[in-house]
Parts: sequence; C-alpha cells; structure tokens
Amino acid sequence: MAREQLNSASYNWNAFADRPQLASALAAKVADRLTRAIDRRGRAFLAVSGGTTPAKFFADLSAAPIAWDKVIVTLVDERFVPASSPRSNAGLVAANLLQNAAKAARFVPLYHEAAGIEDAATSDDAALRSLPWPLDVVVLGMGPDGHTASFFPDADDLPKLLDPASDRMILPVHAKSAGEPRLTLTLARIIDADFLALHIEGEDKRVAFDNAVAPGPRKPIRAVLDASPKPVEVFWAP
Ligand SMILES: O=C1O[C@H](COP(=O)(O)O)[C@@H](O)[C@H](O)[C@H]1O
Repeated sequence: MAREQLNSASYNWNAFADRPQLASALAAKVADRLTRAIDRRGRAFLAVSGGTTPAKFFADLSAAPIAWDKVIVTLVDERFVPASSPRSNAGLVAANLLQNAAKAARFVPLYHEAAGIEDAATSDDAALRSLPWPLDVVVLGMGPDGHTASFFPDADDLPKLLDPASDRMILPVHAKSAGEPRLTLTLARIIDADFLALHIEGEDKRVAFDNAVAPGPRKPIRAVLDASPKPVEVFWAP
C-alpha cells in the first residue's frame, strides 16, 4: 500500500502487527529476491545494515532454504571497530545472520586494521570493486535522526556521500553524532540495487520517517527515497 507518492520517488509502506511477523515477511521477501538473482545471474549480492533492529530478521533469514553458497553478503555500513567489539555490525551479522543455512554464504566485511578511516575506505573501495555489482538486495535501517547507512545529518562531506553519480563503493564518514568514524556504501551504490528495503520498528521511527518525508529540511533517508529509481519497500512494525 503506497501511503503517498514523493515528488521524485515513491515508497511502499508495509506495516505489520508485530515485529516477529515483520521479520518473517522481510526474510521471505529477501530470500525470494536472492533466489531470483541466483536464477538470473548465478549468484546474489546482498548488503545489510547493523545497529539494533535487524537481529530477528537476520535469524529468520539465516534459516531460509536457498543456495547460500551462491550468496555474497556485505554491510551497508560499519563502525570503525573490530568484529570483537559490541559496536561491530560485522559482529551482529556473524552472530545472527551467518548461522544455520546462511553459514554457507561468503561474507565481505568493511572493517580491517588500517592507519585510519581514510586508508580503510580507500582499500575497501578497491577491494570491493571486484564484487558482482550492482547489489541485488539492500536492507537499510534508519536512526531517529533520519540517518540511514552512515549518512548522518552532521557528517562532514554529506553531499559526497549522497551524490547519486558517485563512482565510489565505500567512503569514510566523520560525524560527531555517529559515535565513532564510519565506513559506508555510497548512496549511488545503494540506489542501484535491484531491491531496496527499509526496516524500521517502533513509534519513534514511524514518526521520524513521517517527518523525513514531510516538507522541510531534507534528512538523509529522504535523499535515498528521492534518488531511488524504484519505490523503496518500507517494513514497519510498532
Ligand atoms: O549506526 C547505525 O544505525 C542505523 C540504525 O540502527 P538502529 O539500531 O536504530 O536500527 C543502522 O541501520 C546502521 O547500520 C548502523 O551502523
């Protein structure tokens, strides 16, 4: 059900009675899109977000009976911390998604030891170029401030992160509100995806989303909705 058409893109609002039902539905949709990609091109390329929201969705997806050995999983963004850190998105993915059937997938992390975030982003960008772009599936999250990926409203160089014509895969992010330096997919790579979903939960995120799509100062999530050539599938539960 499309709640409203935006001035340059649209989104579809998929609301669920509770979070387990959302997790099950999103996992089934992502598994279906991955299988279609494998049927079409012999492999599938998935980018997922971290934070606190996706754990149940990851657990449901990890059990999906698909050809996980043909799936490459990477991150939409990463905090500049090792996988052993409780802040690590790679750690969240390892503990919740790369389990069960999904253990057979190939995981490509973003964090690696480097002199600094700029060096890490440069080497990530070079290393990830060999992956089978464009992404088949991207699942975004969103913070209460309207950030998505690591596109924080107070990020230095935010226009560069949000440039729909960027040829970069990965860029570094410095933002006071981010907690630590970040590595992020660029908006250009995100909107190239064959299937783009936004997974948000709770009344606070619904209000934040509604504020972001209302007229007014443009939040990063709105930049993604406006730039996406296809409707973004929003999955929400209270
Ligand atoms: O810092 C981050 O925040 C967003 C949203 O996280 P959530 O805990 O509010 O769901 C997340 O999508 C992103 O991957 C993460 O690095």
